[in-house]
Amino acid sequence: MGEAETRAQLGILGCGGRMGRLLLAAVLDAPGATLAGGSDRRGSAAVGQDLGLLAGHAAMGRLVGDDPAALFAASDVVIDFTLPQATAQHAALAAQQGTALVVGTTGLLEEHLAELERAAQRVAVLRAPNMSLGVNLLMDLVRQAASKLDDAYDIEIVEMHHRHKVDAPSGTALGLGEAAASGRNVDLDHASVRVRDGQTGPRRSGSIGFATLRGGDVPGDHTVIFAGEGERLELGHRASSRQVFVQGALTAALWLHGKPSGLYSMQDVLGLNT
Ligand SMILES: NC(=O)C1=CN([C@@H]2O[C@H](COP(=O)(O)OP(=O)(O)OC[C@H]3O[C@@H](n4cnc5c(N)ncnc54)[C@H](OP(=O)(O)O)[C@@H]3O)[C@@H](O)[C@H]2O)C=CC1
Ligand SMILES: O=C(O)C1=N[C@H](C(=O)O)C[C@H](O)C1
Repeated sequence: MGEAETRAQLGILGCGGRMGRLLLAAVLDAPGATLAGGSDRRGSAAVGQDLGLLAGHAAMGRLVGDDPAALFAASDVVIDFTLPQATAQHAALAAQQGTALVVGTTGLLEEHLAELERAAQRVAVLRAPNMSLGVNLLMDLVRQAASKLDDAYDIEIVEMHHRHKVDAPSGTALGLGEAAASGRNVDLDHASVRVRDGQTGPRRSGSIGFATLRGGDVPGDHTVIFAGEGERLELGHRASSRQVFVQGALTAALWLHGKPSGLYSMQDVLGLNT
């Protein structure tokens, strides 16, 4: 088999977005991958633009499309950083076309997650609210700390992101909450306190609190605080560049190429699943 045949054909959905543009550039630079194409929302300003120029490269003479089905047909793996409703539709297309799917989109509700699970019965699907090595390692550390520190240590999760972010708490914060809840052997849906305002009363013992900050150009900061009497343990991660997410997504897509159907996570890619 020639080199061109072994390189994964990668497609980018939401290729006009913050993550999408960086992913186009990363795929164009990746030795193991070929850019199958890029697609965005019908009516988006990105549609019809040159893919190379959008990536900050030389013009390629290939344009951003608005037909996700055609992108799935042309790709081995499609990478999706869009919006929850779009991601759910893309998952159905992945299953129809037999194309693997990497999902970075956050803010997914039960109905969207169910669509990903349905698709994963037919094709390989990887979903990760955060593609960076550091955050995925942090999830393990949080699970471990939560399993050792009982309810005498109150768990609070603080996140800060750029002013353009549209979902809260971040997918990563919720993932860290899941890790803490699993370490404590409790259900996050019951333990979590996502908003505090007014006469809240004292803190409910055993709860896991979330606080959301938005502003400026922050790519993503997360801190998990274990606050006890007389001491506080803080485990955190700060992304200083989106490249950690981009390179993680590219690694995930190359890893997923040729995998059997199923729902995978970044923990699988990084070998952190113990
Ligand atoms: N897992 C991870 O590591 C990371 C996850 N994220 C998540 O990725 C998502 C995207 O983030 P970001 O790139 O900053 O957001 P942007 O808003 O910059 O990009 C989203 C892109 O998706 C496009 N889009 C919207 N609807 C559709 C649709 N129906 N079909 C195709 N494309 C569509 C948008 O087009 P238009 O603007 O024209 O509407 C835009 O180009 C968010 O959920 C974010 O939380 C972000 C970084 C890292
Ligand atoms: O919207 C973003 O930018 C990010 N979103 C992800 C999340 O919601 O956790 C990951 C990262 O922190 C950047």
